[in-house]
Amino acid sequence: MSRHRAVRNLDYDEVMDEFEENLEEEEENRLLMEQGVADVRTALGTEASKVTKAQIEEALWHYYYDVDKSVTYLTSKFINPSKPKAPKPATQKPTVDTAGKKSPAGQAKKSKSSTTTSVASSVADLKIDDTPLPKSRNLNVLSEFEKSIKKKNASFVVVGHVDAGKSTMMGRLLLDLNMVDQRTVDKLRKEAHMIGKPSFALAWVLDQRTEERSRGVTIDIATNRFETETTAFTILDAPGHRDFIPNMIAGASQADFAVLVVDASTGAFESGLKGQTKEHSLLIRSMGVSRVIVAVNKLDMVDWSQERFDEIKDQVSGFLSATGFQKRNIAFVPVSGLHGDNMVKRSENPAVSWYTGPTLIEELELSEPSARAMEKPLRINISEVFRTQQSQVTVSGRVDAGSLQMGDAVLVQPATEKAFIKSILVDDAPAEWAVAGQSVVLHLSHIDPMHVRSGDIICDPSKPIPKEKTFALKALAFDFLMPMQVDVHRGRLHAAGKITAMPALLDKVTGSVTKKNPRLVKPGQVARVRVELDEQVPLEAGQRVVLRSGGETIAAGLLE
Ligand SMILES: Nc1nc2c(ncn2[C@@H]2O[C@H](COP(=O)(O)OP(=O)(O)OP(=O)(O)O)[C@@H](O)[C@H]2O)c(=O)[nH]1
Repeated sequence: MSRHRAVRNLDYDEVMDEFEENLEEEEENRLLMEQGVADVRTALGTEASKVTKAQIEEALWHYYYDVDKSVTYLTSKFINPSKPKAPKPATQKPTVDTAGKKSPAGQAKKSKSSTTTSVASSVADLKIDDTPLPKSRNLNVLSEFEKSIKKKNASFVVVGHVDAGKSTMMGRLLLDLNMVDQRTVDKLRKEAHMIGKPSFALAWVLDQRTEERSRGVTIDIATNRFETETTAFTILDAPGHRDFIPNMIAGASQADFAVLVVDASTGAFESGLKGQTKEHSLLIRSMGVSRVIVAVNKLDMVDWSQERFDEIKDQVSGFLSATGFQKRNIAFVPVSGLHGDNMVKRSENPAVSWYTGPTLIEELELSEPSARAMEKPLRINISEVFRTQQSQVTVSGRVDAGSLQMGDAVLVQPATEKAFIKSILVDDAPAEWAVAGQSVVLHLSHIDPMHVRSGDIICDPSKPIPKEKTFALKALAFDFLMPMQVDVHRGRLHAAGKITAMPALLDKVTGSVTKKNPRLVKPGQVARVRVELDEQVPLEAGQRVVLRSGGETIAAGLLE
């Protein structure tokens, strides 16, 4: 019966529109690919016979149809490969565990908890990759990184209530910093006009780029990049809708700081404060973000009223301080994302003359990135596992701590299986090494795909991350907490468990114990809680974890 109801509730036109849009997009991609293959073949000339159509297509897909990049890649990979002296491949491929014990080929140890990924199941019958490894150059990665830094790198997550204007604001930033060309914007304006939503053109700038990225290499959440003279920024895009809270958590757990967008228009600010403005602020704080820039947006809709700005500033700063943000780490900028006032350029509107502080971009530049944990043991949080031509086990994820280089041996937890890093991509480009803070794609060798799942951790084999069944969390409660069943989320990892004890209520700012063994923790309170999991998962102090129940986020915090 409920199925019938669901069918009746479907908006047929909407479904058909979406279907047709998908078809159009597919057709567009097919044409782009056909044209790309022809262009690459022309550019390669007589050498074109040395690469297959599939190899060209994969390169084009990977480089978003960029012909030059694809040609460079194909040339270096298949036409003129530099031939490093490769170590002799093992005659019989062994799997190696941490203790150095080997098992014969084809008998890789099964991880107990193998709910395998789609990739793993589709390639379960494949042989373990045993192609020889490129010889590691044994680089001093940290000094290579120092040499390579030209600009400060900082990433921020954009949060706020649905429709507060987050995408429009980021589209405006990209446009005013010349990161998108006027032609693209004009095209989007025309399209937006045609469907009667002219105000959405700027938001589409961001969404279009986002789509482009997520189609290629999947990382935790969609990202966009832009640069100023001093800083290379990464925007971690977090949709405002409450269904996307898990994405928001993934974004916040990677961010150096946050931009909180609030809608200043009449009534919108008030409903936003009750909605995601509050939930997002609590979340980013409990995910360890300590600096927040509040963009008070759509002030054009209230005639740039200073009174309205001050009222919002008072309320939001009171609320943010109570959440644990220090006053000196909160900044407010009155802006209009749609019209561009105080975004990159200072507003020339006389109605805004009362504001003389920094523009949004100046505030962004003032933010210092949080220290990268480069000296710590290697930890890479796997977001996706997939198969490419380079490797049957290709993973994407973020380097949370430490550094790595081609040829390194690594350990995958919880399977406790060793693998080797065959090659690395950093921000989509081939690289010899990577460090904490970077998003990477790794081609692994000498490991069976069944041992690698999204949510797993790649770590240093000499300092592996422990596997735990219980942990203590300093948690900020969003709902009532008591001994209860919970879902534990850490990045892409989800595990079932239960709160078994709540030893203390803590002061939100200082962290000191205010009450022992509370029977109930109320929303907004911070408490130490103990959680027992149904299975062992790789966990260690300092990780950011979220507890959910019945599809709702009920608490988030740092592992102790
Ligand atoms: N007047 C005015 N309208 C704005 C401004 N910024 C955004 N808008 C409008 O607000 C609406 C929502 O903007 P979006 O950028 O899609 O909002 P969002 O926060 O990204 O929305 P979600 O991704 O759904 O959470 C659009 O119609 C925008 O044109 C502004 O500064 N002034």
